[in-house]
Amino acid sequence: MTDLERLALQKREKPRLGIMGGTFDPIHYGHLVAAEMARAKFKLSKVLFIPTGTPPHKHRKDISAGPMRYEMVRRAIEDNEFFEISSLEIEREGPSYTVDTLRILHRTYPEHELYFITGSDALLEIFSWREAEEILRLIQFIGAARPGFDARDFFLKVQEEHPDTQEKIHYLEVPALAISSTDIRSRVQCGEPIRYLLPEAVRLYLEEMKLYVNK
Ligand SMILES: Nc1ncnc2c1ncn2[C@@H]1O[C@H](COP(=O)(O)OP(=O)(O)OP(=O)(O)O)[C@@H](O)[C@H]1O
Ligand SMILES: O=C(O)c1ccc[n+]([C@@H]2O[C@H](COP(=O)([O-])O)[C@@H](O)[C@H]2O)c1
Repeated sequence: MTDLERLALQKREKPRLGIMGGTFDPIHYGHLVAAEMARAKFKLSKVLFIPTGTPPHKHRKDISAGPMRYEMVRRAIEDNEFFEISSLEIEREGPSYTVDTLRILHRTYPEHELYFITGSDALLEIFSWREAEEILRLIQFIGAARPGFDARDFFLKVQEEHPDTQEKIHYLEVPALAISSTDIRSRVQCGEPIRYLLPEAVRLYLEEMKLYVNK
């Protein structure tokens, strides 16, 4: 048990677990900044990074193999004592529906409150996720600012159309980083620099494995 968890239990509050789900092909500083700011602001005792096995809403045919995306996440987070990784979705067959993952985490962490961290682009889509209502029963969402995706209209829509879920969806201002995995992949293809967009250990790994070259 971590110090934060012990403190929460002493105060009879539920400790909070952050969940950062993503394709992470590759993981970059946009993901890491969102997770770290959410951890601090929402007093999360830890953040569990869960690379998807088969992302439900992404239809690219050339998504890198799960174990490689897992390894990149593992390398990216190893210096943060509050970050952990889970292979739950990588090991599961079929599309990685969040609701299935949350049911498992709910059983694994019965004493925790669960917070799912997304960027504002993913937040705009959550009502289209499988069993969205059940998801919102199980967890709260933290939507981190992402350049190009304004979440204000989304919150107005939630207020009007899903007022019962309002308190379970939070907006988080973060130093917004215009970094995406798509841009990193296309930079690699074009031979453009990617240094400082992602942790160096991840850059060296994708170079060694020749990821994103000639795709
Ligand atoms: N720069 C960023 N700032 C804030 N959140 C981000 C950022 N990049 C990704 N996220 C969030 O991290 C989660 C996982 O994102 P994902 O792995 O799909 O990365 P991506 O950069 O959006 O990938 P791609 O470009 O391949 O679509 C999503 O909730 C997404 O909104
Ligand atoms: O469960 C769903 O229907 C669902 C639909 C789209 C995305 N998600 C989850 O949202 C997270 C971010 O997804 P992505 O595609 O932006 O990497 C990741 O954990 C996905 O499994 C989940």
